Amino acid sequence: MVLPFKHEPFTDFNESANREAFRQVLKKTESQLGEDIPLMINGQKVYTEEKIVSINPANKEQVVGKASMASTDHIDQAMNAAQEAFKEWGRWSAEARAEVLFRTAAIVRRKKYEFASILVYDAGKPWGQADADIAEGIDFLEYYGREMIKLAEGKWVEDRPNENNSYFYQPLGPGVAIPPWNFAFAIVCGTTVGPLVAGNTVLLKPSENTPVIAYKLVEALMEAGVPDGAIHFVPGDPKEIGDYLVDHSKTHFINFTGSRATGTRIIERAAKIQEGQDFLKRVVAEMGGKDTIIVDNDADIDLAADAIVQSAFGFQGQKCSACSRAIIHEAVYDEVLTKAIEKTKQITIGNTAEQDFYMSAVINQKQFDKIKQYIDIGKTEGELAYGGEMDDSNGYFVYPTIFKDVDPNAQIMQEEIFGPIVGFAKAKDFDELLDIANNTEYALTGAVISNNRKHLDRARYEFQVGNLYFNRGCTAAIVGYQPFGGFKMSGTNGKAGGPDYLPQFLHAKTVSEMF
Ligand SMILES: NC(=O)c1ccc[n+]([C@@H]2O[C@H](COP(=O)([O-])OP(=O)(O)OC[C@H]3O[C@@H](n4cnc5c(N)ncnc54)[C@H](O)[C@@H]3O)[C@@H](O)[C@H]2O)c1
Ligand SMILES: N[C@@H](CCC=O)C(=O)O
Repeated sequence: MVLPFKHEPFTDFNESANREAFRQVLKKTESQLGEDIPLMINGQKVYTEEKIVSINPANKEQVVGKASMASTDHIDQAMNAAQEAFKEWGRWSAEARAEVLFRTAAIVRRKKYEFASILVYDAGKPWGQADADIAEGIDFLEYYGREMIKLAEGKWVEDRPNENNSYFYQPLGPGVAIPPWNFAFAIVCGTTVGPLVAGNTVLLKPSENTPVIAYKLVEALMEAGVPDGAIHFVPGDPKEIGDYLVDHSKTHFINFTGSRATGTRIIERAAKIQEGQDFLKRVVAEMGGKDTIIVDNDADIDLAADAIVQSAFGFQGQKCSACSRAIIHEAVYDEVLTKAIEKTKQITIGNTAEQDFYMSAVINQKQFDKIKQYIDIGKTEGELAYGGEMDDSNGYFVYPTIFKDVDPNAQIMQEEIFGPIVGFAKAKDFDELLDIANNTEYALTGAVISNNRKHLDRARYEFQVGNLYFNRGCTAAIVGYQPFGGFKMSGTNGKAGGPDYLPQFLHAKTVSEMF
């Protein structure tokens, strides 16, 4: 019997026993760094000459792993095998496929610290964030397994005398999962196992920043019983194989999460029918955010400051959900800003492989340079209220940074920075708070800190975001509780971890039989 879904608990690192245990695992992982990661094509490990070298962003000298790089020939081999394997995997019962996911969840759960420790090295995650990332991956496995079992029953349609009607779902075919690096386990897992449990076969192309942990997922899936041809692992240079994967005439779906620039490119390319293609490609594209917390005049000031600081600086602000705009009622603006600066001063920053700092480094040199440019721009668009320091001598460290009195239309208030920077702006009343919150091209997450029921009710409908939170921060959605995904330029509203996710990778079919 399948028990009801329950979200995977987080580890409490305030407990000294947990801290000590994790420290030991970090040491063990360190002694194993530098591993050669193969491609996985039709159950075969393939090692190539060309490698992606993954480093610890908090210690540039430390090589975490070397991943073989797939060529377009490898993609063809994987795609052919995926098409062949689809004939069988697509006919497995939903229960049998779900079982494989539940077994994978059990394997990952047993190795939770090991997997989380890889995220500390591979992605520069602080301990709690690494643990939550693995927990979310486990949640996707458990949740999508259960959702597929429910969907396999089909949906109720009416019969008439002498006519029996049924409505049910069938998988699409082989397709591609293209996740980002920032939830290097959770989103890799969700974008892969959603379509997989629906009966599709999947080529997983992980981010070039974090291939090591993605390979661990593939190993766990195969150990749990995913057949050889149903899952393929094809890391590589996106400039070389990205378009090729998307354009491929056998690619039935592209399950993408990442930046707006890449997502819109994929949507455009996938619309073109290739020679030999007799179907339309499905694209799920979850993209960036410019997420706002608004604070009302009657708000709990401490709660507001906490929500802003945690949402802006957790995992170095490298979440699509991160708060990068704090729009505050003028009556409480100075108080909220002062409290937020006080709280930011408490933030610790350093290499989380050494100890559990609140923040570590940002992912790479390119991102470090981009954030630097935005800090320079911010200095011309507002007043630097706190932070602004950066140091890339050993790792890519950007200190938490607050700009105040910024025009809501300024560049740093409109463009996704993806780093630990938040801009504060003032509004005269709730109408203006909402207007400013909605004045970006994105619509991903947002939060309202208010004790005014009428204002909360207005925001429920008028604040244009896919994930809206009241009296808390705007990050940390939980699978099954807060289905995640936005609209406008934030994406196709795929709602990961929710009941509408799996049907995006299924055809709905009606069969009508006369007696
Ligand atoms: N909405 C969400 O649920 C969500 C969640 C996490 C991250 N994000 C967004 O992701 C972005 C950060 O991630 P990133 O830097 O990895 O994004 P990115 O767009 O640079 O890369 C995402 C993935 O696309 C691949 N890619 C790059 N070019 C490609 C091409 N031409 N064809 C096919 N694939 C290609 C990359 O290799 C990577 O695997 C941010 O914008 C963030 O907001 C969104
Ligand atoms: N689902 C995550 C964000 C994923 C994007 O980076 C959250 O809710 O914070």
